[in-house]
Amino acid sequence: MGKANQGDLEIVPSPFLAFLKDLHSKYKSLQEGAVANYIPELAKVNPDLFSICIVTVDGQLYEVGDYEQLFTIQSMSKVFAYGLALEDRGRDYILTKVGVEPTGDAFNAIILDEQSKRPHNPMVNAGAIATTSLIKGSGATERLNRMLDMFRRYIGRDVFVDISVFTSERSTGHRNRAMAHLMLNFGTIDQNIEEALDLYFQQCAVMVNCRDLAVMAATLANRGTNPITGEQAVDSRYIKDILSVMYTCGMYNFAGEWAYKVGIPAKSGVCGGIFAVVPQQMGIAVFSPLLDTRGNSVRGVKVCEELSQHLSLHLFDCSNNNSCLSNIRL
Ligand SMILES: NC(=O)CC[C@H](N)C(=O)O
Repeated sequence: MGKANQGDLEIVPSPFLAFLKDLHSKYKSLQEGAVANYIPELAKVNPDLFSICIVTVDGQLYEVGDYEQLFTIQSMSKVFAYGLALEDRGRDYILTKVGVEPTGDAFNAIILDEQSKRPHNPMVNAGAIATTSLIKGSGATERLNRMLDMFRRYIGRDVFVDISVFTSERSTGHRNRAMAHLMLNFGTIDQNIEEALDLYFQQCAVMVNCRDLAVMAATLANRGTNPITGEQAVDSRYIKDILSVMYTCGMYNFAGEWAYKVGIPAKSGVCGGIFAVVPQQMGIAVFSPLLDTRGNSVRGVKVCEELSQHLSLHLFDCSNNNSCLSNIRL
């Protein structure tokens, strides 16, 4: 596929788009949950916003709702920062600093694996702060620019940080600061924790829309190559690492139930976004800011559950010969 912009994406009219529209109107009336308010700026979001987007690895786009509405990426950034840290430092080194075990605890729990002196995984806040501290660059500006360029490759356009969300989180993110101090005490991260925290808060405040998220998910599904621009966003050798931790840890203390019911790697953020990856097939994104008590979008979870059932996406579902493992011939 030649180089293209995201603007070249075309919505494909089809029975599947009609299905997505039905799904959207079915859950539009669901008003359960609450918007995140522990970051003051996030509390200002319109709770009614709702969009669903799907991008296939061959560049088809299906989208409904408020798919161009920008919001901060929040925890979903952790996936992409992990990929950059893996590229910068290599798998073995990263594993000495950040584990790959689910916690079963909230995303902002102040816990470390005391035996190995590492945060449990890169999808919870402690692990993400440690991961971000490992991104290379000769100073804060270069590290931020490398991060923004990485997001550009995944999305296919330049991205920017929402300064009001960034400063709102920097001035109130005392839990995250506490985690950083704990990791400094354990020697997991180096002295410069304020710089690591700033970069973490900045990555969380990168602005995306639902379509961007679906393109990013499709890039992971497409072995790290953006299916629209043809640009490689991340080395394909790290896709299995990224998708493994998404699968086991991406939905925090709901990760087990998600794996059981939906059965594909996914990541959520307190902005109300969820993106999911169907390897070699497509990226899925849902945005709806009303969250459940674990910090996952209520409508987002419901939509993904229905999509998984409708399209038989569960990776281990072999009931209709649709399993991703079905091509193996020995
Ligand atoms: N779950 C999330 O999206 C949390 C991200 C948020 N920036 C935080 O650090 O708390």
